[in-house]
Amino acid sequence: MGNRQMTLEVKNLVGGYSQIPVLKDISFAVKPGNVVGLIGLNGAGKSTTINHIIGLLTPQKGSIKLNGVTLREDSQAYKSHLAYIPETPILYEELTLKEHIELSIMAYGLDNDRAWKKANELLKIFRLDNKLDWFPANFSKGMKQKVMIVCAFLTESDFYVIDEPFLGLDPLAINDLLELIVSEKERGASVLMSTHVLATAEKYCDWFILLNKGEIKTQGTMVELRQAYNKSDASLDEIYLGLTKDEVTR
Ligand SMILES: Nc1ncnc2c1ncn2[C@@H]1O[C@H](COP(=O)(O)OP(=O)(O)OP(=O)(O)O)[C@@H](O)[C@H]1O
Repeated sequence: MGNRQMTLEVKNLVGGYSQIPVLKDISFAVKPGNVVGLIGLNGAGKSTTINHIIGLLTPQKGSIKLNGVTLREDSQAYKSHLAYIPETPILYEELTLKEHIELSIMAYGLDNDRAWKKANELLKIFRLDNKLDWFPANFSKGMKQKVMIVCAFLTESDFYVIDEPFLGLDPLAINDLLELIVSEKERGASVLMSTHVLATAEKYCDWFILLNKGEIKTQGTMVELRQAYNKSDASLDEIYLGLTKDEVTR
C-alpha cells in the first residue's frame, strides 16, 4: 500500500479476434475498492474487453496491467490477483460441487482451511451447502451461476471480473451477490462488471464506462456523467440511451 497504484490499468488497448480490431484504443483504470460498470449495447465490445483482461485475447496494441504487471511480464502474479465469473457457467461434467471448490483452491494455491471456511459461508448464502456431493453440471442455470460465484469469491482476490452477473439469478440471489460485492469492496477489492441492468449499475458502481462500437463514448462517476449530459438528475438509463441514440439510428 502507500503508493497510488491502480488495481487495473488498461492503456490504449486495440484488440479483438482477428486483424480487424473490435476495440479501438480504449483506456480506463479500476481503483482499489471501486466497482466499475462496463455498459454498452449488444456487440459494443464488453466481453471482448473482458476477454483481453482475463488473458483469453492478446492486445494488438496497448497494455493491460493488474497491480502493476502485465500478463506477459508475470502471468502467475497477474492471474493470482484476478477472479473471473463468466456469463455462461463453465463446469466439469464429472466433478461434484465439492470437487469444483477443491479445484479452485488448488488453482489459486490457497490455504485449504481458510478457503473452505470462506467457501462454507458462501455456500450457505447461496443455499448450496447441502449439495456438496451433487454434480453442478445437472444444476439449474441459476444454481450453476451460483457455483461460479462461490468458486470465484472464495479466492478473496484483489480484482473480480464479472460478465453479466445478474442474468439467470433469482431476486434473492441478486441481492446476495450485491451484498457480497459491497463487502468485497469494503475489504479493498475491486470489481469490473459488464451489465445491461442499468438501474442496479447506477446504484452500485463508483465508475461507469460507456462503450459503443469498440470505443469509450464517455466514462466517469455518476456526477460526472450527469454533468457531461447537462442534466443533474438524469438516470444512467437516460444518459446511456441519449448518448447511443444518434449512433443507433444512423
Ligand atoms: N469469437 C469471436 N470471433 C470473432 N468476432 C467476435 C467474437 N466474439 C465477438 N466478436 C465480435 O466482437 C464484437 C463485440 O462483441 P462482444 O461480445 O465483445 O460484445 P458485448 O458488448 O459483450 O455484447 P453483448 O451485450 O451482446 O454480450 C462484435 O462485433 C462481435 O461480432
